[in-house]
Amino acid sequence: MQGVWTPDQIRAAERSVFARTPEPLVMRRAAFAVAAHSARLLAETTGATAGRHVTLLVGAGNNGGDALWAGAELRRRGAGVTAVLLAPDKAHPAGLAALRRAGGRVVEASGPGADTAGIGAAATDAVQRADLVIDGIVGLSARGSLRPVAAELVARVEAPIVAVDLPSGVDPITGAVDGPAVDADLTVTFGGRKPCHVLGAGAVLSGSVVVADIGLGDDLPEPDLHVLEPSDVGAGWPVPGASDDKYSQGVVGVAAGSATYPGAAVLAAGSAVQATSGMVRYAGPAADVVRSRWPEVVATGSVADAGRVQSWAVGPGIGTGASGREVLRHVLESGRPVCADADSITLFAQDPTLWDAREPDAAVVLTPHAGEFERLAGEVGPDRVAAAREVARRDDVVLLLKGNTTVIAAPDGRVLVNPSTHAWPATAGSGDVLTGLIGALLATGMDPWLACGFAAHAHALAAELAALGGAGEEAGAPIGASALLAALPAAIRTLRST
Ligand SMILES: NC(=O)C1=CN([C@@H]2O[C@H](COP(=O)(O)OP(=O)(O)OC[C@H]3O[C@@H](n4cnc5c(N)ncnc54)[C@H](OP(=O)(O)O)[C@@H]3O)[C@@H](O)[C@H]2O)[C@@H](O)CC1
Ligand SMILES: [K+]
Repeated sequence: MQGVWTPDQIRAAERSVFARTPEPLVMRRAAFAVAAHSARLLAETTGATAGRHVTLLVGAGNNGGDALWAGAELRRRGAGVTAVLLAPDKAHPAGLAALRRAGGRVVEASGPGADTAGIGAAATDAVQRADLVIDGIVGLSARGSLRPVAAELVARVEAPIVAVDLPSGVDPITGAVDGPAVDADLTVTFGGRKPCHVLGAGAVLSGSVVVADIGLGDDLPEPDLHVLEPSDVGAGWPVPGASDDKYSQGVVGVAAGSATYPGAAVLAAGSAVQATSGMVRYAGPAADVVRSRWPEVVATGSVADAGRVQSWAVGPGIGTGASGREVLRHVLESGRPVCADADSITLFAQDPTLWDAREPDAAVVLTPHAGEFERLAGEVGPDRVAAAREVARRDDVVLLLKGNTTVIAAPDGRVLVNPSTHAWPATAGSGDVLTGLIGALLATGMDPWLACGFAAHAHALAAELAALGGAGEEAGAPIGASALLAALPAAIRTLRST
């Protein structure tokens, strides 16, 4: 599992490091890493570092300082380096001196010959003939999107961009973007990932993220967020052991769908069947359809007749009327862990007294999309982590907030983030598949917070595999939830072999 630290946590760790290591040395470690990764990228894209041209976009603080020191190092490796200063009076003095000593060129963004956008001729030239651009406009102290001159310069870049610490214009804490921002090929960050590398638009605009060690290690506290690695999911995915039988691996009950709309039942039950090797019971008006599609499911007409289960997956397609409410009440009273999705969430929002049916020690997982979240607790807002955390605490639930980045908050404040590099799961019925997956994992006794993380991973990978149609393909085709469902075994296999 990877950690993610807030800017405040990183700054506090840096202060401890400065007590024993001089700040310039720490900065130079950071800059050296930026230079080394830039040189590697230059070699990959142009075949060399020496003789290539690197342009630094340099803002008012230490982020610009890192870029300037990195430029000095790239000069030593034979590259031509030009620094474009966006705030000439505030450019990091020691970094600037180092670049000049190394033979780098320095120009002002709004220098002589400025065009109608306020960009000087030398700055335009430096940006246009660059083989690589290093973004040192702003880092951890960023507020808001790129300012106009920076935005205009960035818009003129055609070369690959290496972002120092984070892509400028992205909010460091939320990853949100409300205007122009750098779209980096590579981000070199220091000490640990920051939220903007895994959340929202920032997760995409960061490109590949590498974490450089600048000696913060022992001074970092518990991470604010966690990201599961595919290997964590693969290693922990429940598979039958030598002494297991169908009951010992957990029985999940699925309460979903209706006679008129049996699709949600088929998808949620099918996903539970494929997630684990235990047993799946279905309870509801779509029993015949489920049975004919998934003969291994033990299907009954109502939750009261379902038999013993170790968890429930409830909600998709049960409706928001009296019968849906009774189904939800019944599974909450069972004292088993419950994954409540779709109509269940609307039911909780309409009638908070449903919470009274819950056994205090049984975990409840809620899996809203933004619209369902709004019914529960108002608009999500730009800080999706804070929003999910608040409701998880308030309602004592594990809250999985769907979206391009899935955020999973536990009642004790732990947060898992599942950044997505593609949007293939955005298809009707996809949520029903996720509900079945989470329910099946809950039945194995897995920690509900982790169960959500595992399910979100397998779900995203299954969608990707289905869309790509096989390993090695690059261009995908749109898929439906049935294709996603069919790709689940391949996704689990892939995760288990990482
Ligand atoms: N701490 C350490 O030891 C280490 C830190 N390191 C490095 O330092 C970086 C943090 O540096 P930092 O704190 O000096 O601020 P930084 O992010 O460069 O911003 C500078 C100024 O920019 C401005 N500004 C704000 N928003 C803006 C926007 N949207 N667009 C344009 N400008 C904007 C705002 O000034 P303003 O113009 O508002 O007065 C702000 O004060 C960190 O990311 C890492 O790279 C590493 O070397 C490792 C050791
Ligand atoms: K930056």
